[in-house]
Amino acid sequence: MTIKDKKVTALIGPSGCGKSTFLRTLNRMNDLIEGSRVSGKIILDGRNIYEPGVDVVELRKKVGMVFQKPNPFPMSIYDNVAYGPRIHGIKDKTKLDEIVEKSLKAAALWDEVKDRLKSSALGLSGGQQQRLCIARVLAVEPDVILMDEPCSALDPISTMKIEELIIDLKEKYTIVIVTHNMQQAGRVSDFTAFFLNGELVEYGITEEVFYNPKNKKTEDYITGRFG
Ligand SMILES: Nc1ncnc2c1ncn2[C@@H]1O[C@H](COP(=O)(O)OP(=O)(O)OP(=O)(O)O)[C@@H](O)[C@H]1O
Repeated sequence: MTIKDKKVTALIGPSGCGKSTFLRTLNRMNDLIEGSRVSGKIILDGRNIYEPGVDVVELRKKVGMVFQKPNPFPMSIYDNVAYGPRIHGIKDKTKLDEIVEKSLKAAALWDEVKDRLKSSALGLSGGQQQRLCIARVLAVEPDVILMDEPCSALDPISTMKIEELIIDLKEKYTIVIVTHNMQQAGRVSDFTAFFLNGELVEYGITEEVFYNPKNKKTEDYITGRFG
């Protein structure tokens, strides 16, 4: 499967089919699970990310991740966004201010928080927290953003804001999103991959997978016969 640069790819399929597991292979998050085993290759910028000698911290900087439940750190809004750049060695206050502002703007959150950057991130609404988590990923300048059901804990208005944000972000970033919501996959993605029982069944342009699926199992899932 070739994940296209600066496009949104949606991973769909019934519960337990392996969407999240597949997503987590893309930045080696499964390495953190004891006893996990990976075969095959994931090629990013011409190099297999599972090759010996790959710096996993650098890889995860390049391939950022946003989780199902917003998980801001228990610190200020500013410090949440500055966290990654600081870890990567940026100490200059002016530079950090710039990164924080730029990332919050890109995550469509700046106007809502610019007057309370020193307040705790935990005081934000769920939708704002999720956009903060996106800003935190953007602050380390990734190439790829992985999103694991980023809207499943959010209300419809916050969901709409995140979807608009995803569409804006694909100008600069390659996005892979796991979603349970077929309408969401239809609205935000350019490409869709359908998984079933741990296998990739079909992958293609979203409209084709939705309206003209090649595989009978995809058709059955899309038309609601199971899942
Ligand atoms: N290729 C695979 N090889 C071995 N185990 C797998 C594979 N894919 C998934 N699994 C296992 O199947 C279970 C469900 O996988 P996963 O959570 O990725 O599914 P999901 O499609 O994201 O489900 P949900 O939509 O409910 O979040 C996990 O325990 C995972 O370890």
